Amino acid sequence: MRKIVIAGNWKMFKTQAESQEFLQGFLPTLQETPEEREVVLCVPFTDLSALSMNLHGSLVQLGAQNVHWEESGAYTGEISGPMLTEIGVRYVIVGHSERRQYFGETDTTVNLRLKAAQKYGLTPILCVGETKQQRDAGETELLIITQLEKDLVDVDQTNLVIAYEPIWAIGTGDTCETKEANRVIGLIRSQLTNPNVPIQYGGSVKPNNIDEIMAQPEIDGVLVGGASLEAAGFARIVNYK
Ligand SMILES: O=C(CO)COP(=O)(O)O
Repeated sequence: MRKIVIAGNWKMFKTQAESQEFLQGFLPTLQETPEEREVVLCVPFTDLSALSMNLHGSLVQLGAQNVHWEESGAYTGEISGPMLTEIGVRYVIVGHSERRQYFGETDTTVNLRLKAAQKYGLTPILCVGETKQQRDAGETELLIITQLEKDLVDVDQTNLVIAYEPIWAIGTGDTCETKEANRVIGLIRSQLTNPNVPIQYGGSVKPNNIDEIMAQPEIDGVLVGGASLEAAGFARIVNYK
């Protein structure tokens, strides 16, 4: 049985005070949530500690948005696996397209970060996906197969989540057609040695399209940006029908 993982990616949003306010609205809505759904909040580093204390005992797991491959060292601006696990972080997003696009993340560094996350006891959420230009040129399949091939070298597929995030669907309101997302996720699964890796869809997931997305047989969850910032909206997503 594949696990369902519903994750919010807050990106660079919410101060600590704002994150507490979110929790007050969000946590009570989880009473009806089926226990087998894993709910994860991937938040800015400054929100992690306080959220960790407040999430204790709830169904929600804590996630970070980056991890370095070394245990410690002279890497200004980076964060290590032990620093995250010590405060109760369980998941970490690796290889998000915004990191690849704006911060020079490559398949080589993505691979290093994935292995380090696992080494220090975190479950990485690996993001893959094509640009609009690549899709229009018919390169989607090749791009995704290549990303997986490079990113997953020596990565343990028993402790991994993958998110298919077509870049053109991120923050645009332009959701990938659900059948097409299902098809690409099936392709991703066909490249894995472990067929039970949960594979999420990400890109303009909203309360009004979540039911249709989760009805697709290959899709095991979602990675939600903008719509995870608002408690009632994210609650509707987590409690999809
Ligand atoms: O990048 C995303 C999640 O990682 C998706 O963002 P949006 O849900 O805002 O499109």
